Amino acid sequence: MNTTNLPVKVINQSKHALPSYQTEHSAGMDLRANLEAPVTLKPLQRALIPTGLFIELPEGHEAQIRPRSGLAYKHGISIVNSPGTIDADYRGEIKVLLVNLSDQEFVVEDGERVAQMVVARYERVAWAQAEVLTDTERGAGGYGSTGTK
Ligand SMILES: O=c1ccn([C@H]2C[C@H](O)[C@@H](COP(=O)(O)OP(=O)(O)OP(=O)(O)O)O2)c(=O)[nH]1
Ligand SMILES: [Mg+2]
Repeated sequence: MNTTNLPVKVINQSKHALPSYQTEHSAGMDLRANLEAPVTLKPLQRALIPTGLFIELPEGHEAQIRPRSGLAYKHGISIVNSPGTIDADYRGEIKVLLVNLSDQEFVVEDGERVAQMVVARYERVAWAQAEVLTDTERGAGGYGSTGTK
C-alpha cells in the first residue's frame, strides 16, 4: 500500500479475503468465486459467477473485469462481456460472466480466482457537433489498411 492508492469503499459478503494485488505492480486484483457449490461449465456454456463483493467507486472511476490469461490458456475460460464494466454508481454485487471456450467441461470451485479487476479513470464526453473532421494521414483507413500482414 502506498499513498497514491485510491480508497474504495467495499462490503465483503463473501467467505473469502478481500481481493489483493498478487505482485508489487500488478494492475489487477484477482477476484474469487463465492459459491455454495461448484459450478460446472460445459463447452460453450456461460455462467454468472458471484463474488460476494459490493463496491463504491469514486466518481470518475470504473472497474474492468478482465479474464485471467492462465485460465484462458490452460482451460479456455474467458469472460463473455470482456472487459466487464463496473460503473461508479453500481451498488449491486460484482459478478463475473464466465464462458467455457474449450471442448472440455470446466468446474469452477468456491474460492477460485476467476477474473481480475482493474480500476481506471474515465472521461465523459461533451459532444461538439461538426460538419467536418480534421484531415489525417490515416483518414478512413483501417481493418489492415497499413499492410497485408
Ligand atoms: O461483468 C460485469 C459487468 C457488469 N456488472 C454490473 C456492474 C455494472 O455497473 C452493471 C451494468 O453493467 P453493463 O452496463 O455492462 O450492463 P447492461 O447490460 O448495459 O445493463 P444496464 O442496463 O443495467 O446498464 O452490472 C457486473 O457486476 N459484472
Ligand atoms: Mg449499461
